[in-house]
Amino acid sequence: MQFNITPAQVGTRPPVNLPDPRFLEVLGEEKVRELVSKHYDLLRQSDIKGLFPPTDEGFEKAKEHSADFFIQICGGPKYFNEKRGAPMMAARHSPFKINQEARRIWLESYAVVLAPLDIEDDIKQSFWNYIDIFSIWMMNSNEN
Ligand code: HEM
Repeated sequence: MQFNITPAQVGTRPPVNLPDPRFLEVLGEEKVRELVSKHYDLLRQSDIKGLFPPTDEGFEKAKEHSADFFIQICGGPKYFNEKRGAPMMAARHSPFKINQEARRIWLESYAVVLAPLDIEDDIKQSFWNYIDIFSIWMMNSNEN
């Protein structure tokens, strides 16, 4: 299992492969929500905590929306579209300054929560590959 971070320039949008739908099938929605929750809890303690909602209530909503998205993208119910509309992920991230460092912290926090998951490596790898590449789309700043 390789949690490699693909080097990339800000402003590029390499083609993305969606995660293997078995990611959701084997974990189930609740485990995906737990995973996202743990990821956000790490972000909240990280050097990019300032990007995320400061209140507990806002933070819980952020977890919910993010999990809705990942469940949907893995072939589950369209929770995100129903509650938030079309994903337009890069546009939704544009109000936040996301540089190379922010991407690295965001991904490394995912590596921490994915590592102990007891699922087949190729399924886990497909999820990682998806966030590794799609996170490039969210970068929007060359400033430090
Ligand atoms: C490159 C590193 C990334 C950073 C620093 C980042 C940061 C953020 C921030 C600050 C927000 C707004 C607060 C919140 O709702 O949590 C957000 C929202 C969100 N992000 Fe990211 N993000 C990154 C990558 C990604 C990726 C790769 C995905 C999807 C694969 C993603 C999915 C989402 C979703 C679904 C939302 C909620 C949007 C909404 O409900 O309007 N993010 N992200």
